[in-house]
Amino acid sequence: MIATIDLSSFTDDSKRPHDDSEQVQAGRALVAALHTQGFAQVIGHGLSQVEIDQALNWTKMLFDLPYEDKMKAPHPPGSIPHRGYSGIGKEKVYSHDDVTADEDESDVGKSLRKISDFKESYEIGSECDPVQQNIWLPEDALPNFRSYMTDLYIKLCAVSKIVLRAISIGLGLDSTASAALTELISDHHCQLRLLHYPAISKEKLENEMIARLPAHHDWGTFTMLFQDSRGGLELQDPATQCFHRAEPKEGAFVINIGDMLQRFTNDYFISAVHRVSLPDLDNAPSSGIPARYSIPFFVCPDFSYTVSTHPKFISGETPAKYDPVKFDEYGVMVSKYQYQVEELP
Ligand SMILES: O=C(O)CCC(=O)C(=O)O
Ligand SMILES: [Fe+2]
Repeated sequence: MIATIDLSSFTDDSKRPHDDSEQVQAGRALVAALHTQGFAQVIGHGLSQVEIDQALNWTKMLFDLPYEDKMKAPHPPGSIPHRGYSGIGKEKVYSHDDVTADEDESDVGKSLRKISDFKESYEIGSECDPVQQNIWLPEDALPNFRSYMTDLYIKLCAVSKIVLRAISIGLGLDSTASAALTELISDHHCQLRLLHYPAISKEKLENEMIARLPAHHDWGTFTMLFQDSRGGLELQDPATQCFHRAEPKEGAFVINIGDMLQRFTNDYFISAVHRVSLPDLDNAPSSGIPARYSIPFFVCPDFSYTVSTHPKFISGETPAKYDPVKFDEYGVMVSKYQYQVEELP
């Protein structure tokens, strides 16, 4: 069961002046869901279903382009810059379960599971990111794509700040703690990712080792995930270890906690394990598995920001678990374990 939280008391102009008690109630409900499960469905966040559909349509238009066109904006080899287009099977995400206990850590990047993720992706950041520059298609390959996505990035940053405000109010943070929390969002270092999981025929499913996206957790502050009407995202309840399917919901995104907010809160919020799975062969429809589109927006601090646990979350009963960590160093460390983008041909 995934909680649904309505943030319209933060966004709906018709409710102005906002009723503080409604905001406190919504903030507390969000915090309760993030504390017990690490994820929730969020509605009333300021983006309408029409706007979400528009973003998913642009995503489809991008991936409908011929491969040669998409390869005019190729993701460079390696993990930085994390920008541009990666073709099917270029990225493998693997969870710690894929890494056997006796393996030498330094070799972990070479010991990837043999299964590639059957998806293609396109990574976009801020146009003002001082570290990573966007890699765009030529304008004539998909006119207005660049300006639409640049605008979407800015809108999603604004939504993420509303979510953070709701979290701050729900936690009852004072202004100093709230300011520290705000540092976990950088306008210039979030990541907008467009994803396409192509349709899979039953025959392919029978004969090949393929996956969509194995269980993993994200390493930013939190992730806002928009998915199409087919759904497919599953999130693990930390108490029961069971995966719950996030049913597509009108006007909703799924929020999942990332490692930075887990560390800031000393595990009060847990970084949520999630995956996109394929049905068992026996349960697959004879027509195969339809295509799926999704748009995760990874909310992150600045590259060079050092994330520390806030003292509010440290006590005799809950001693500090984490050393401060620089976000870029953490990203390099985790990406070695979780993601590998193969060298492009
Ligand atoms: O496609 C999805 O629903 C999930 C994507 C995701 O978890 C990721 O890219 O980290
Ligand atoms: Fe993820």
